[in-house]
Amino acid sequence: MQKKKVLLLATGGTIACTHSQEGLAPGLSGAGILKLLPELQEDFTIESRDILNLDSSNIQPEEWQFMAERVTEALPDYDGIIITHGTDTMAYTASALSYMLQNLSKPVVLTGAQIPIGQMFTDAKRNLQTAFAAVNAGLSGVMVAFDDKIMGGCRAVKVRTMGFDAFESISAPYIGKIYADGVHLEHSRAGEEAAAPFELKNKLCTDVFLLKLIPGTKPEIFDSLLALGYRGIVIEAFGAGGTHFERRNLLPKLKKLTDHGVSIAVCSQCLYEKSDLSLYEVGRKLLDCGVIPGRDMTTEAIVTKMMWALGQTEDPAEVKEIFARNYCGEVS
Ligand SMILES: NC(=O)C[C@H](N)C(=O)O
Repeated sequence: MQKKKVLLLATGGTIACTHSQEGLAPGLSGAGILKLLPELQEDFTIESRDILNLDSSNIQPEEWQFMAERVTEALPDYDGIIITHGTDTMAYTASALSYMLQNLSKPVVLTGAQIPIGQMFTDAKRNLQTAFAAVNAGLSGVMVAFDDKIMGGCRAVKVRTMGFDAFESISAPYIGKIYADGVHLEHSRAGEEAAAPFELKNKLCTDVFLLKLIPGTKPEIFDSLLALGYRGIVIEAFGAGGTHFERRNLLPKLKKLTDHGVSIAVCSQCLYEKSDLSLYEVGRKLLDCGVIPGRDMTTEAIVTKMMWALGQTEDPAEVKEIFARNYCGEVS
């Protein structure tokens, strides 16, 4: 069988880190990473490109757009693309790419490491092998490969700062897992044809704010957000999706913002399971203010969907329609 042709796009992160006087900083190129894993060359034809060299804390929407363009350029020439990336914001990048790369029929797999690839206890090699296994399995779409697991890009969340099982697939099964006898596909779209031709849609609006409610959040914060020109706000509300309206009533401010055309989406502070704004009075009153229910989307998926939706349209009604649609498994 012909070897699959894979492009590794290196963007930095711990996987590529070496010691510098300022602490760990990305130093290795894609070729340098691949040199430490020579056995991959037996099964794949691999090329690499160094497109960024950043700790992922410095990866922002402009870098997502840049990555989406580099992926789009390369797609016709490769069977799959692997992006090495820092873990800290990988879930945001994976979600953003999931919306920007519409109707992917090839795998785009993000991976990284908790320990640099050159160090003794590194998890980088295993994670890279998992990413290559995802390509080999004939999967398609944006995915995160980490700690022997393959997850949907818009479902992965970083849940640990030090553990090797740093990512979880939230409210969605793993796409696959690595066992001693190979990849077990648990919930895959392997072999499925994309519904429409591939399209790069990488326009984003960065005027999006994320607010995590605390008991006692002041209503006036929303005046400031309006004055600052935010067009989209994501609120991490309590439990199934509630906010306070006694003593410090947030509701009139929220209504004022939606009346001004600001799109507000509400998800839960709980990591697992869905929010349902229709369940409690404290949620229904939010719906009455015209907010968009975030259902079971992760914070990363909802923030990036807001940026992406506002990049596609200026009409808040159309933003609502975009949120009602499931593009890449981000919402059930
Ligand atoms: N493990 C890592 O990759 C963390 C690193 N600070 C990054 O996100 O770039």
